[in-house]
Amino acid sequence: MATMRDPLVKVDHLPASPDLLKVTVGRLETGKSWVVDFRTVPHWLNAGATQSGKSNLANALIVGLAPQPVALVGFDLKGGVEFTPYSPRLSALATDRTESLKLLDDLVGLMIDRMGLCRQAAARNIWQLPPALRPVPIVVLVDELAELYLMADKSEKDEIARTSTALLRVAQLGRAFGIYLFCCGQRIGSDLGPGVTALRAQCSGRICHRVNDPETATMTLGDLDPAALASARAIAAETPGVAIVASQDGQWYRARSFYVSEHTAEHAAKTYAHLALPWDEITAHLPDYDPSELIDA
Ligand SMILES: Nc1ncnc2c1ncn2[C@@H]1O[C@H](COP(=O)(O)OP(=O)(O)OP(=O)(O)O)[C@@H](O)[C@H]1O
Repeated sequence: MATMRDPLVKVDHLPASPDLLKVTVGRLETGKSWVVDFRTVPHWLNAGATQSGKSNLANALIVGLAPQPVALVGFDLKGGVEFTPYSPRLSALATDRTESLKLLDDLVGLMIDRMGLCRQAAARNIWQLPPALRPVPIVVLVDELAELYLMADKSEKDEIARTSTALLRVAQLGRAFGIYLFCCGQRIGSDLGPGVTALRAQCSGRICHRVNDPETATMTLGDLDPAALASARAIAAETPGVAIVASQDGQWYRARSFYVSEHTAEHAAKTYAHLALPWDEITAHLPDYDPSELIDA
């Protein structure tokens, strides 16, 4: 084992900080920390009934990620009421379907661009690129996932199909190219369409707070250990923030998030507003493209 710095090891190939994209959001029942680590588990589903603690967890992530050199973007189709207070630290926020589609097209465009960058540098992912070339990691927070899939009338059918395809594409390729999803929702049922089921398959991080409908618990945890499902359904209404957490190690845990108020998250968003890269800057070098070509690619 080398004990001295090898002069041939270039400093600009050193790995990123081991704490990058990691947030301790609470405590597991075992007493250990509950850590959301996007570099290990890139995409997450965070399900729960109203008042179960979903937003509190999103607040904890905002507070943990705000000081880090990462871009945060939000999808909040409930008119932006949840995420607008955090907009000082967000690089982009979509609050309606048209904005969502535009933002998703940009994310797919960035991914294709990063793919080309990695190919040229013979790197398998952005973490193998020299830091000077490495694009900023992007964490995508989705507030109410169902809103992206719900159709008010038939005229929205095409838009929803494009949204669903683009989101799935980001989930399929995002890990390698530094784009990570954290999708919250009250209802994550198959009634929302096959796009949701396919997205679920890409999200190895699962968090199930108290839920009202058994199907959401089944969608969130059901392809894991059935005992996890039973445990999720036993979560009491008096303990918001309690959740069943599962990730790729195949284990599941009962956990509780730390209480993080909206005020605290808003304060963090303002304090670290200077770290919010403008979206125009992140996407400035993207060529004009037809997003549907990228999505079908
Ligand atoms: N870990 C926690 N410890 C203590 N209180 C918590 C915790 N998580 C959430 N709460 C409290 O429980 C209530 C509901 O939490 P939260 O707003 O996060 O739920 P939600 O699932 O996002 O609800 P909605 O879908 O209605 O927005 C809030 O008053 C919140 O402060």
